[in-house]
Amino acid sequence: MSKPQVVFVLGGPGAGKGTQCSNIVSKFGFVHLSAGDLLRAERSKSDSRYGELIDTHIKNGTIVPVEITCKLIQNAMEASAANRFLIDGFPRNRDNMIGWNTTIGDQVDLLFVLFLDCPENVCIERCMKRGAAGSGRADDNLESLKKRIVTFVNDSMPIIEYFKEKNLVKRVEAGKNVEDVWSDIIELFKNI
Ligand SMILES: Nc1ncnc2c1ncn2[C@@H]1O[C@H](COP(=O)(O)OP(=O)(O)OP(=O)(O)O)[C@@H](O)[C@H]1O
Ligand SMILES: Nc1ccn([C@@H]2O[C@H](COP(=O)(O)O)[C@@H](O)[C@H]2O)c(=O)n1
Repeated sequence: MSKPQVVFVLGGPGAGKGTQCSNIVSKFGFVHLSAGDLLRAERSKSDSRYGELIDTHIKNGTIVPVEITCKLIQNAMEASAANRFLIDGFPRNRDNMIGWNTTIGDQVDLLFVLFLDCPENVCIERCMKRGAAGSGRADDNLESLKKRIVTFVNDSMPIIEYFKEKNLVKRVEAGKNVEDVWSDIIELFKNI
């Protein structure tokens, strides 16, 4: 049996990762695993050992230790019968990258990294709008967003640069409207 295929989906907060992953799932039959969603679900479990730790990281826009996040991703992959995964919001920093490489990295085929490149002001505007519309997310507020942007620039961009050097990054201009971003993404997925 061939190795599961993986596309990492990266970009700033509100860049449109979740929105476009839904489109990719519908048209190209990948399974979408959002690291943020998996962490939020773990935080909500009454018996989770990590609830408080995850909550603090999410509010501060900092990154949860990889042992937790990687295990959640691995469990979700094993629970799925699928062979193609979009892993959204991971790897987010060096710790995520090392944890992935030393656990499941060798067991999958990384196809490429989809980078949704979105201006900071647009990211903030979208998340604030999402919060005002009732997202219920503890981090859709200006204070958390400023911290999330700092984490993205300082910790996540170096990971994108690392993949760029390996020629694995497919960049999409994500500040455009949903339909135009989607048209660009179709071009990247249609031949795989
Ligand atoms: N191209 C776009 N133009 C305008 N609004 C968008 C666009 N893409 C997504 N949105 C909206 O912006 C908000 C953030 O989108 P989404 O949740 O897909 O981003 P994300 O990158 O997954 O965010 P996060 O990292 O915070 O989870 C949502 O309310 C979504 O409807
Ligand atoms: N690899 C990751 C991904 C996310 N987090 C934490 O979750 C927050 C929300 O993530 P979204 O992708 O849904 O925006 C993020 O700010 C982190 O606190 C993480 O720790 N590790």
